[in-house]
Amino acid sequence: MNVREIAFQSLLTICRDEGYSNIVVSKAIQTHQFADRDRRFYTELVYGTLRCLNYLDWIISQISTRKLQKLDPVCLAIIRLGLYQIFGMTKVPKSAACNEAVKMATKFGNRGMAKFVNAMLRNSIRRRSQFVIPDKGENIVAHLALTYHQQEWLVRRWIEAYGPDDTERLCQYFDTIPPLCLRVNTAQTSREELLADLEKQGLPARPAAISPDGIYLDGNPGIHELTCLRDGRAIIQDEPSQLVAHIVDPQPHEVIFDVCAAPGGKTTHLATLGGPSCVVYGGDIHEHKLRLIEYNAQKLGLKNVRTLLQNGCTIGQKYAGKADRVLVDAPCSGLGVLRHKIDLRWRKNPSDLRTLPALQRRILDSASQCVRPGGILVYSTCTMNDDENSRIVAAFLKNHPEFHVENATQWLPVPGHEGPFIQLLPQRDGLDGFFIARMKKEG
Ligand SMILES: C[S@@+](CC[C@H](N)C(=O)[O-])C[C@H]1O[C@@H](n2cnc3c(N)ncnc32)[C@H](O)[C@@H]1O
Repeated sequence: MNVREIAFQSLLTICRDEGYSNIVVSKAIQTHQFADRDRRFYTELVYGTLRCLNYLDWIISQISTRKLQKLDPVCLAIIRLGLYQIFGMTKVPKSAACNEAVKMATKFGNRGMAKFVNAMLRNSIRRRSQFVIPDKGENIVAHLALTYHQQEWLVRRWIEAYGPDDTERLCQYFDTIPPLCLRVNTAQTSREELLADLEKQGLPARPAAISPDGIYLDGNPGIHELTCLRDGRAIIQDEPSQLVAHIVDPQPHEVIFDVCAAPGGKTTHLATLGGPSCVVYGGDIHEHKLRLIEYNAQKLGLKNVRTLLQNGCTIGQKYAGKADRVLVDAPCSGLGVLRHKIDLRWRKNPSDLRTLPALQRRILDSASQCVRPGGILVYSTCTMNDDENSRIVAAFLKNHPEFHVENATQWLPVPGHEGPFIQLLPQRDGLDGFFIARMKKEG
């Protein structure tokens, strides 16, 4: 199979079979052992097409007499991939994009499909001047959604919350490719040493501004080439996620519960910061995900991580008062991290936002029972949705006068934030949307 065909197969798996893009892409890269140039072309084809999906579908809706939902998923994936090369990439000749798409339709579909794909793509090139996105005055929601590739219901929500200008900044942020961020495994090396090593390898890198353990790698290096990930000197973790363990602030000899822990990004960070005498229990409701926590702990050489198959909604009954510190990194709408996992942005729907707060409240309530008197409870999410953040904490505090809020920024200063909560907003802070609250139980 050539690179385009592999990209097509990946898109089909993601769009038709609901595969996770990061897993599908990573598997394909490992299986096919691409040369550097091919790897870049492959990832650009898959991620680029996924990122622009609504714009590509909007073009399809203008030139096709058939409804998008009625198109064969194979045919749809080939057309989307072809359109992305025509409208989203400057270096691919349009004729090559059409010819290769037609070949794929013949190979993976049939002659009728090949004829349809050919007509669609050549039509799109001929009629390209007609594809004019509505301007802001005409329809700001459609304008922002099509320009920056977001679902309209989300754009509408953001306009209500932040106004049109901040919404445009937010959409712009989510439409950029995130730089790769590493967390240094400080049990094995220091940030300075790792930066020097990366420089020696000719990989441009810079320290993160807020996280003391973060390193940004510019220039999109292949993660399979990074020796520091293979030998456990670092792990991939975005900067806002790295702030959480510092705010939990685990200490030697303590018992820490991380209630919603998989795949263990924060569990392993807590175990590193607490040192070998501190024990961190990483709990999750899904057994298969516990293996990911174990894998990451082993990769980083951590011997103080234990896993716990446990529903966070009932954990308090079993482990009341057992932990010095408890982290609830709750399942959330993930609206703050839409720049990553681009496929997820098309899968979000308003009902997620309605059902999640009840679950978050139940988990926080039960997990809080695990905190010993005088212990610490930290609640975090990767969203900017107040219903999942400050309102959850406010409701919790109302029902639990034995807890009071502490100013999270005392444990890690975040420029422009006075606390007590940390609420990162992409349009203001230039980082993914994230929420962290720290609370203390009466002694
Ligand atoms: C935001 S993710 C956690 C990310 C993790 N803390 C990290 O840093 O790698 C939320 C996790 O909560 C788990 N989860 C969902 N519902 C749960 C429940 N009722 N009890 C425990 N874990 C749950 C999910 O399986 C998922 O792994």
